Amino acid sequence: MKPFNRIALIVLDSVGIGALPDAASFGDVGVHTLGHIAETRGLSLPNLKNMGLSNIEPISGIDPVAKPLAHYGKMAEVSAGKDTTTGHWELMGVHTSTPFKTYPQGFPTELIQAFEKRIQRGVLGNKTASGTAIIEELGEEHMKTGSVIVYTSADSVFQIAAHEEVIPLEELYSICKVARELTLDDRFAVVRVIARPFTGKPGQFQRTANRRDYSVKPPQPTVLNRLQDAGLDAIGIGKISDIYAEEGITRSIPTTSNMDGVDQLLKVLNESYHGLAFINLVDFDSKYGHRRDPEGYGQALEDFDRRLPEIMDRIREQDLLIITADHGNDPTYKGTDHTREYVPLFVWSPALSDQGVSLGVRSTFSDVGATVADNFGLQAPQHGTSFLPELIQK
Ligand SMILES: O=P(O)(O)O[C@H]1O[C@H](CO)[C@@H](O)[C@H]1O
Ligand SMILES: [Mn+2]
Ligand SMILES: [Mn+2]
Repeated sequence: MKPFNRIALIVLDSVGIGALPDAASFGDVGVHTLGHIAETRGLSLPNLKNMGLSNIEPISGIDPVAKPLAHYGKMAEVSAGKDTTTGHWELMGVHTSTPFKTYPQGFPTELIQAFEKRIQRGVLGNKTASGTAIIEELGEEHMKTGSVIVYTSADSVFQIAAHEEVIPLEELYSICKVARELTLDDRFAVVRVIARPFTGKPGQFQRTANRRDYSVKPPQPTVLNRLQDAGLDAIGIGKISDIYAEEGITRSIPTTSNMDGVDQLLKVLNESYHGLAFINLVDFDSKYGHRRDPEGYGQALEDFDRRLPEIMDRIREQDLLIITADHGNDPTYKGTDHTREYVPLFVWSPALSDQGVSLGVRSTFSDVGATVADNFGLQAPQHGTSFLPELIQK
């Protein structure tokens, strides 16, 4: 098969497709992000349906199709985690075998004191919380005192929330860099520091799109580094660049929402790049999954589905489109955290047969990275099997 010139890789953040065999050890029993949203409020996804959504796995109210447009399957995560970083790194060939450090009881006093001293402000919170709930709880006190709100979750994250009119964005980002520096220390080893700015009045606080993530670097080179080293494009759209700590990213385009993300992707597809355009659509996860809002999640899925024909229109004969996810976040499940799930896999190109075939159950997300490497003739990542040979051409 002739290599594709361009690959567009879309990660629908948290759009899982059913519990992995080891889900119970993550506290997740019977989880199914797509399936449970469909059962709760119905899902109208005509374009994903035609790609073969229910051919992967029957989703309530969506029929399997006789001739799926895409090659389809689902992928298991082998890494010891269900967070965004772990999922994305695995997609690009790096497995995380030791779970990242988490802080269910809050961060050690020693760390918080060192942080307060450096930023010359106090800390409120320092506990596990949902981001929207903690600004409701502590936002007013933050506005009065100027202390920052620090919180964490089931993930290895040090999140810092501040009102944009109390702490200007640039100062918040500097504060995050201090936290980043302090938590690189092996004793604390936090994967991501996240700026969580918000606006509005007490009782009506709103988080803004000025979130910023400061991640540790992947422990080994990913397929993105290989692309960059080979002089190819590795364009990150949305928070992709943050997730890989800029490693291997040749250009980064920020986004403000899922729909803005789609717009940015369309722009990139209109240009002539050679390599990978890699986009993360985070609203599914941050606005609806963690908020346990199946209605909003369902609408966001329908909104994406409606844009799919525009994306497919711009995928040329020499291009390959891959759609997948990074973990689950079943909005009908207890708690507010991610869920350990399979992720769907759709692979489509005008160069491929109109009748997609099953790519089966892939044993690691790294099959995506292996495919990208295979296509561009790059050194294969340590993990993953390219599905290129399984794609049937027209
Ligand atoms: O509740 P919010 O602030 O959205 O936080 C969520 O976002 C974090 C980063 O993706 C996750 O670890 C989860 O805690
Ligand atoms: Mn994610
Ligand atoms: Mn999340």
